[in-house]
Order: sequence, then structure tokens, then C-alpha cells
Amino acid sequence: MSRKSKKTPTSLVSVTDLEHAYGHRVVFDHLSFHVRAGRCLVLRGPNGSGKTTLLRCLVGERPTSGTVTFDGRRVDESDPRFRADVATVLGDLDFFPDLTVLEHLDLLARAHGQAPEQADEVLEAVGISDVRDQFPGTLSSGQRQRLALATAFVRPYRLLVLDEPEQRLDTDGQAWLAQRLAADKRAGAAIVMATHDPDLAAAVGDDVLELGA
Ligand SMILES: Nc1ncnc2c1ncn2[C@@H]1O[C@H](COP(=O)(O)OP(=O)(O)OP(=O)(O)O)[C@@H](O)[C@H]1O
Repeated sequence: MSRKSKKTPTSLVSVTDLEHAYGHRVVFDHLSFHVRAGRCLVLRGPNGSGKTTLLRCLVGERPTSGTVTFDGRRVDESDPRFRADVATVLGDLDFFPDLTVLEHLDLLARAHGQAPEQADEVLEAVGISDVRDQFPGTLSSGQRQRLALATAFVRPYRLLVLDEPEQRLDTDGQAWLAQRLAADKRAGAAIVMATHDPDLAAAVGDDVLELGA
């Protein structure tokens, strides 16, 4: 008689005994967790508790000690496979001043092998079609944030890493973001997101890691 083995879902991101310090200041230590495909881990904690530092370690910043793996391999931001699989919106992005909003997205879509109409679709979805021909320097802060999000959403990914994606978005933008992230999870993406917005955390988060507690 054959015995069926119960398949446990594998982790996409694995963090083991992670520590990061700036000089003598230990921001976090002894951190271990996993994130599976289709799940969202929310990082919470007060200002300065280490959320951004941890997100940066997930996408290639070298920690003081410990390991971070993505899909079973040590994270290496120069690895083309890693870059193809992982999208990030971390901090204020540097946009090319001489490329329009549409040109930015078009460039990224093509670089990731997407159809040319992908940029237009994302512009529409993110709600910045009306500024498609403007340069980044002429956008409002909320429009810049929408463009930052669009740079991730215009391309495929297996892991999405977001630092306070809700910042500067209006109410409609925040509601749209929550729906988009929920749809991403249903499509199988893993998400790790630092947020100060309890509504977004409740709408999208499956697990919560509290830093600075
Ligand atoms: N490059 C750096 N050099 C030295 N110290 C740093 C550096 N980056 C961050 N820190 C310090 O590390 C700590 C954690 O910062 P981090 O930005 O990770 O916190 P955070 O939880 O993301 O905060 P916030 O909620 O304000 O975004 C802070 O005390 C900060 O001053």
C-alpha cells in the first residue's frame, strides 16, 4: 500500500538568525521567519525599529550575521534570476528626469519581457494616465508614489517588497492598493510589507512581525 505524503508548501523567503547593526547599535537580532508564496508578511513597529533595514536585507543588503534565502538560494541582488523574480518599492525612487512617466514604465515593461500595452494598462490601473507625458519632477508627491508602485506592478514578480506603500496616497489610492495586493497574493506572489497603516495590514497581511517590541 502506498502512503501519500502530505506536501507542505515551500517557503519562498527564509530568514535565519538574522542580525543587523550599524556600528555598535544593534537594530535587530535573532530574527528567523519564512514567507510562502501567496502570503503577506507585515512588518510593524515604531519609527527607527528596523523595518526598512530588514527589508533591505531581504533584497541584498549584507546583514551583520545570519542568512536570507530566496527560493532556496542565498540572496544576491546581482543574480539575474533574483532580479527577475523580486520587485521592490523601497523609499523614494530615483527616476530619470528626462523620461516621461509612460517612458519609464515602457522601459521597465520591455526590460521584463512584457507586451508594449502593459505600461498603458498599469498607468490606468494605478490612476496616473493623465500625467503619462509629464516628467517625474513635475508630479505631485502622491502621483510620484503611484509611479513608484507602477514600476513594480508593470513587471512580473514572485516576491514583492514594499516599504510603507500607502504613504502619500489618497483614500481611493489606498483602497486600490489593498485590492491590488490581495489580487497579487491570489495570483501566488509573496509580499513583505512594512506599513504604519493598520487597515492595509488587516486587509492584506497574513502574518505580522513586530519589530522593536
Ligand atoms: N545607514 C545607516 N547608518 C546608521 N544608522 C542607520 C542607517 N540606516 C538606519 N539606521 C538606524 O537604524 C535604525 C532603524 O532604521 P530603519 O530605517 O530601519 O527603521 P524603520 O523601522 O524603517 O523606521 P520608520 O518607521 O521611521 O521608517 C534607526 O535607529 C536608524 O537611525
